[in-house]
Amino acid sequence: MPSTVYSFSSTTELSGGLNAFVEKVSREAIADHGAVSVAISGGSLPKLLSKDLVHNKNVDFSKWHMFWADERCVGHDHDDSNYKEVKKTLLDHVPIPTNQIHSIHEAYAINKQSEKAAEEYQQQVVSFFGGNGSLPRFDLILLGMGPDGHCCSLFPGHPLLQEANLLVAPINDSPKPPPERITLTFPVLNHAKTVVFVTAGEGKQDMVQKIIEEPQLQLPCQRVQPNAGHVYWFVDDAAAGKLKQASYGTYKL
Ligand SMILES: O=C(O)[C@H](O)[C@@H](O)[C@H](O)[C@H](O)COP(=O)(O)O
Repeated sequence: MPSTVYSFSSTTELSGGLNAFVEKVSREAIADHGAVSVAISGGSLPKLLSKDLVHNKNVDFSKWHMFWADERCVGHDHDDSNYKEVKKTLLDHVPIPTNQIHSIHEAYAINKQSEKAAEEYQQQVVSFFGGNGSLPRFDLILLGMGPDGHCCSLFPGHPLLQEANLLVAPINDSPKPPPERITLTFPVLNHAKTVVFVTAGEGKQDMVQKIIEEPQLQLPCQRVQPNAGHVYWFVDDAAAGKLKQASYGTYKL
């Protein structure tokens, strides 16, 4: 199924639309199974997500379980840490219980033991979703898009694109620094209920056009095709600048 693209006149509008969308996903998940599992990436996404979400009193954050779609192998207070960015923008402002915040094992991360960190993080995912052999099904995975079409820490041409067994994989040669990271893999991304890409700015418009209109390129973002879920793109008009009008719509509540 093709993804749904929503474009907004500014990043302020984008944050507003994303806030309304996340509120809806959260409400539906809580009504369905009493909790919301969310995985989030780094980059510009946490700030765009949190701008309005931190003020949204209709979201029951006590039911949120927060995971990271990818993480860099650095300490929690390092400026490269995706945990730090999400903490600063979101977690410090909303009441998600600390035992529902599933961050990378800090000692492994500091020591750049990406294999151990990935293994331990996979264990955290399995303990939450249940280890009965079925794939975890996140209610919501929020991702950014790199200028080369990468998402999470899954980069074009990298062998990790073929990973079929691990749920969480280590990477030690990320072309985007820092090189040591852990990342959710495609089997997990493609088992999610809802995946939302969030990207903004003119610098992203060539890649957004390729990803939405040239699916044959098989770039990492294009390989996110949940088998029983849906992909949404939340972009600003600058990032959507090269898309054909027919490729996108406007989000309405
Ligand atoms: O930790 C990371 O580096 C990321 O999770 C990565 O996948 C990021 O989301 C994209 O590179 C987009 O980043 P920007 O939104 O900053 O361009």
